[in-house]
Amino acid sequence: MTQDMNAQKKWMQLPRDVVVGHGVIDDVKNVCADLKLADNALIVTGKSTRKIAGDIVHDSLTDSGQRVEMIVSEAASMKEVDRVRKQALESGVEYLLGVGSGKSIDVAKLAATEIEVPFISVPTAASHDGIVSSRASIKNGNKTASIQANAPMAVIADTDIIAEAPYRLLASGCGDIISNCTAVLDWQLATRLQNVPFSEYAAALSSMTAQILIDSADTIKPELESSVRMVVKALVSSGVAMSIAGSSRPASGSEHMFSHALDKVAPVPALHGEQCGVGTILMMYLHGGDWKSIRDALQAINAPVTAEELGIEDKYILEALVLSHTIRPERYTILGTGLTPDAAEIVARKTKVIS
Ligand SMILES: NC(=O)C1=CN([C@@H]2O[C@H](COP(=O)(O)OP(=O)(O)OC[C@H]3O[C@@H](n4cnc5c(N)ncnc54)[C@H](O)[C@@H]3O)[C@@H](O)[C@H]2O)C=CC1
Ligand SMILES: O=C(CO)COP(=O)(O)O
Ligand SMILES: [Zn+2]
Repeated sequence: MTQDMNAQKKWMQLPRDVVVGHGVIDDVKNVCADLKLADNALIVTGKSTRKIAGDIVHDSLTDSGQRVEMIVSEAASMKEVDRVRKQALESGVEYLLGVGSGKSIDVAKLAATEIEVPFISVPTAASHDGIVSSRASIKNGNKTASIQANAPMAVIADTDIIAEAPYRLLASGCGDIISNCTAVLDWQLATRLQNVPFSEYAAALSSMTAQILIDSADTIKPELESSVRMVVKALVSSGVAMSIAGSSRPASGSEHMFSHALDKVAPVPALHGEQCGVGTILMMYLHGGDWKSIRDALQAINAPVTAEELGIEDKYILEALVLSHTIRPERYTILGTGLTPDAAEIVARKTKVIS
């Protein structure tokens, strides 16, 4: 094989079963049967999501004759991944399920990858695109890393359960999808300036997904399963774009760096997708793009567009803006070598994020 042929090699991991719809949580045993996962499951869930879905999955698999353990995990940290991995190894677990929000799913996904067992994603909220991606965002000390992981073998998204979740979580998922707009612009910029690997297919899928959601923003409403279905499908597309790219580049750029910076500096950060949505307004302004249409779409969805709506004081927004470029220095974005404090204040005021 020539060196050139090796350079062309690409290994994309995508889920095999994606089941979306009303009451599909009851299909968990059918999905396991389809994947030949017959016994020894470990469910990773959260404190409140255990009652919402963890117990249902547990009982359903137990009724079908499987041995099932459950572990409650709230933080997406390396310590939690190690704890889950230890329990899984001690119990000879054959597969893991992440049942809950983003943090439970990421912890289960990475632990399953490390011990080389299959993983099933059962989101209880459509709050982020990690429900399907081959990445895990995990905190290690003071740093959050986006780590390559195995894609879920299956995703089971029950629109009934997700529609009952607080609307804020769905609006947050919309922010995570809309953020693809600036993520792709950053990726294109980095490709032009630094020749970073670029995938036309991943970028096109990611941008199109965000645009469809922006065009349908006024149809996203609370407690509507049709809204949930639309957002879940968009999250799946966005996750697939990351899998095609083999990195989070199509769905994470400068706006995500701003969100990660806010997680560091804000005493009480907002939700991931909410922060990414506001970050998209700011970064679109820096790109010289149509930041007002991003703001309009987020407002139509009733997602936060200001510091006040995020529940974060102006000074932390400015601090995060100045810090953003240091979050992932290897990922070139519109932030370049960083904003000066006065430039940060200008962008935040002009976009009405602070007043
Ligand atoms: N792996 C990846 O590719 C990606 C990972 N992420 C990561 O995901 C995390 C963000 O996930 P989120 O879900 O936004 O936040 P989260 O995991 O902090 O959950 C937010 C809250 O939602 C609650 N919740 C979930 N479902 C509920 C329901 N049905 N009813 C009532 N409450 C419910 C949880 O109990 C929790 O308190 C971050 O750590 C982020 O970095 C985000 C995007 C992509
Ligand atoms: O949040 C993500 C995509 O929406 C994943 O991105 P990160 O690479 O920033 O963790
Ligand atoms: Zn995200």
